[in-house]
Amino acid sequence: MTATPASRHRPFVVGLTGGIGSGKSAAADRFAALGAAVVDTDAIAHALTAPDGQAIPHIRDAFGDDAIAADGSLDRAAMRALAFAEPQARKRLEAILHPMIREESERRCEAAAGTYVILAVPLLVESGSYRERCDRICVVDCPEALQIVRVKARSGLDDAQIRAIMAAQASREERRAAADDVVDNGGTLDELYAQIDALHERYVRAAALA
Ligand SMILES: CC(C)(COP(=O)(O)OP(=O)(O)OC[C@H]1O[C@@H](n2cnc3c(N)ncnc32)[C@H](O)[C@@H]1O)[C@@H](O)C(=O)NCCC(=O)NCCS
Ligand SMILES: Nc1ncnc2c1ncn2[C@@H]1O[C@H](COP(=O)(O)OP(=O)(O)OP(=O)(O)O)[C@@H](O)[C@H]1O
Repeated sequence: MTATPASRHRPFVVGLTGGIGSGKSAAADRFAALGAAVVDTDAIAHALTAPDGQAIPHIRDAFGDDAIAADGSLDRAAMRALAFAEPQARKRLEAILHPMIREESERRCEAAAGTYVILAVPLLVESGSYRERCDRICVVDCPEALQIVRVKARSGLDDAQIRAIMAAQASREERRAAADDVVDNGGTLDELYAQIDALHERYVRAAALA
């Protein structure tokens, strides 16, 4: 019998989180290569703020034309500087984006094919509504000094900018306390992948039993 939307079994959802530069995307890419469906809230946030993105008119209303780049997308560098210097501005931006991100991520999780879903959310531990949706929480963890080195190498942001972003996120201890599974990404990518491969086997088994 073909499953109808009403009878469709709710997917097994693994929430994947970690601080900036901890290695969430590297971990998510590995889970995807192994066959997991990945729903990435950073990617959804980027789509919402692309030219003609659903959030753009609301951001223009709240922050003015200076927040919008010439191509009609969110001016990410300008908004990064504002949002991580002024908590009130970040709250205003989040008030626009987070309900849209939550709705779209829920839709994508429900529609996902695959044995289980990896729901990658940088602010998962900070947000009760994501935690409620997850059957397990997987935290990618590495020393803060390594987060800074990796983000610098990737983006060219300086120490102060990276620390300002980290200050807006849960601490390493808070994240680890919320975790069912902790991935140690203090080593090489191969060491990361070996841990993801082992977790994938466990998640496939857990999803089959759910
Ligand atoms: C401020 C913005 C424009 C900066 O853009 P930028 O291209 O530099 O970053 P990007 O979106 O790729 O995010 C990179 C990382 O920054 C961190 N980060 C992003 N938003 C937030 C936030 N609101 N609070 C804390 N950390 C954040 C996360 O670790 C994320 O993985 C952007 O991060 C944004 O729109 N943030 C608000 C939306 C949001 O909260 N996204 C998180 C997904 S739920
Ligand atoms: N074990 C590792 N060894 C070396 N480089 C790594 C390792 N893990 C991740 N990286 C690199 O560090 C950078 C940050 O990793 P990644 O983008 O996966 O982190 P993230 O948690 O998704 O970051 P953000 O929160 O900014 O989205 C990337 O350039 C990635 O290729």
